Amino acid sequence: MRRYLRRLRAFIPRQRSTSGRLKREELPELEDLAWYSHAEQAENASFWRMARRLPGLMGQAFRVAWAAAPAMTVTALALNVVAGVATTTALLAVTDVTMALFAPGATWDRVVDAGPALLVLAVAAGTRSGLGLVAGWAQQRLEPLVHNRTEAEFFRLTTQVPRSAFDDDAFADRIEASRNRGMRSVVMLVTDVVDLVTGLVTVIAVGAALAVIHPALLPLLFAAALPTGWAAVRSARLQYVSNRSRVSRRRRLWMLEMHMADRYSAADLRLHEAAPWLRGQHAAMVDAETRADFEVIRRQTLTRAVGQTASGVAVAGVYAVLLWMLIEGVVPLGIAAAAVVALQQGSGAMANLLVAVNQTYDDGLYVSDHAEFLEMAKERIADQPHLTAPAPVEARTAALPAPETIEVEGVSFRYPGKDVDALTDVCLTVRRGETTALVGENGSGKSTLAHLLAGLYRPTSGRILWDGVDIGEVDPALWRTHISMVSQQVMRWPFTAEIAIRLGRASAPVDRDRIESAAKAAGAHEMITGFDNGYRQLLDRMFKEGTDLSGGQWQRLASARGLYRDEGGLLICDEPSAALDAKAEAALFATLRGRSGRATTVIISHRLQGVVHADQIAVLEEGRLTELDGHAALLAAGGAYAELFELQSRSYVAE
Ligand SMILES: Nc1ncnc2c1ncn2[C@@H]1O[C@H](COP(=O)(O)OP(=O)(O)OP(=O)(O)O)[C@@H](O)[C@H]1O
Repeated sequence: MRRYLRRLRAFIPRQRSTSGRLKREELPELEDLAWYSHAEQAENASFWRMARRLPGLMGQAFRVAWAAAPAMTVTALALNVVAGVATTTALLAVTDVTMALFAPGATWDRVVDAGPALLVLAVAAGTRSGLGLVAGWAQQRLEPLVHNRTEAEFFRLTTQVPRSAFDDDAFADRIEASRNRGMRSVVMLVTDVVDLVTGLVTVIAVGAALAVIHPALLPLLFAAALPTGWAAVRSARLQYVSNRSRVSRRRRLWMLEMHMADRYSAADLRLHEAAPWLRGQHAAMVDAETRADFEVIRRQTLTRAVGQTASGVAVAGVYAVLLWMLIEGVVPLGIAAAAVVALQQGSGAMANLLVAVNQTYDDGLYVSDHAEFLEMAKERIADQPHLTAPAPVEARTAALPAPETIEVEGVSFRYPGKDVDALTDVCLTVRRGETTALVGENGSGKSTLAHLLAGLYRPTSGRILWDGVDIGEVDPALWRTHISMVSQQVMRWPFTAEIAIRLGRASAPVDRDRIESAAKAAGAHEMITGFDNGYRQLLDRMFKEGTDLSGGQWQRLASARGLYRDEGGLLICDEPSAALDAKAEAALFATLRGRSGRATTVIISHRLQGVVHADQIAVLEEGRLTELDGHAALLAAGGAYAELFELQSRSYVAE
């Protein structure tokens, strides 16, 4: 029996049990977030707090809409206001019609009496519909225009923030919140505000008509619409708070989903049988999401139930009061009939207005997320020393020449959120015409130093000086042109081979001869001319006639891109030959050696044979520079470099 049970258990999919076990230990994002600042304020927002925020939000929406399309903004708003006037006219005409129809006398006479008012009613109703149509047209055209503007600003900032912003999870959450809903909400806010103005105009119009019919009807209008409005406001509030607390988890979920349906992870996922684990993680995440959804639905349903009950009672009360007024002779039958029409239209308009108020406030909250992202991004852009620290005037305004010497002066660096330094007090001088090699074990800080030299990060302390000028204090636009980098993480641009190389200096005019010579120098030319479409070959299997490359082929293309950019300044190559075959590696190193005496080269390599010709070799250990000299001197010194070199040499000798 026990054996049977064991067999049976083996048939039950493992994933189910592992996903349960993995839940807490693997995925911190399972917990809802509490970092957001205005969640509680959102959940408990009173109507008056919302009302107080409305003018600000309306102003904000108006500014955004105006900037995107002033003519459409004015058209949408003005036509809605005029349509409101037509509404009042139509309602007052209804009163005249009913008064005439319910008056004593012969039927034909009463119909004839109602004729002029009926004509006014028809013209006013027609005008209102026509204006509404044109206003809707303007409003709909406004939406894509606002969206395009908002999106352009978003990507301007995401591409301008310093590289370090992407190492900060709080910034990643803000980007996600903004992209996921915040940006859309900017567009929606504009629509909401137009709806709000329309709703307000309609309510004022109906209110004016009601006040003319009988002033006592006005409070009845409010009483009937308020409970539903309250429920709508609270429901949206609950949804917002829930959404905000789930931003990180959704980011994680999206990442898992991408890896389960992506061609780059497809092979690894199968080879390592990683799919059950990923699906387990995904299931646990989805589980948490569904639980959060259910909780919101429960609370929203309760809220709506309370609102609808109260609204039903209020509407019954309104009609009871109207009936009482009729019985007591406070209003004649004709007025009462007009009041019923006006009240029905009025409560519809009130409900629309409250929904618009709520939508405006609600989208306003998501817009705050977007505003938080904008603020954070702008702060990070502004918080760069070249924008804040005083620098020599000539250094700030004129482009720097290619440096003769680059001094790394007591540089330490710590990644955001880390509690240890990746680099500690590194001092190094790189001279024009020389090759400097950075070597050391994995994680010793070589790439970090390369990124600092390339100006992608700024030192936590210490300075990097170009001929005595601290480049941290100079606008990167004035010196980045002298830097070219072949990164360890090869960027697989999914464009044509030519564009993939050209992107090394995207803003310069295309120089086909230069593209070809860069490809030749990187050992990529023959490979490219061998493609069906040569330099015009699309490097993306996801599109028609696209192809993919091998790891080494991508690396050749990356080197070609770096060499295309290079203009004899500083070229940094981070493991440029890791995936290359012997022939391509030899060609690349010959190219790099050819720079000797004229340009500055920094090369990171684990293959020490490739760096023996370097003018100086810097050895990094746990973020510290421990040895610095030429190959022969370092070998003679018998330190860490000598040990590593011996080890590598021995492992290449046949036993
Ligand atoms: N973006 C990052 N955020 C946080 N820590 C990082 C980041 N990049 C690197 N590190 C850490 O900084 C340290 C130095 O990493 P670095 O990439 O500079 O090493 P390396 O010497 O280039 O290693 P390798 O030989 O493996 O390429 C490591 O401990 C690494 O975990």
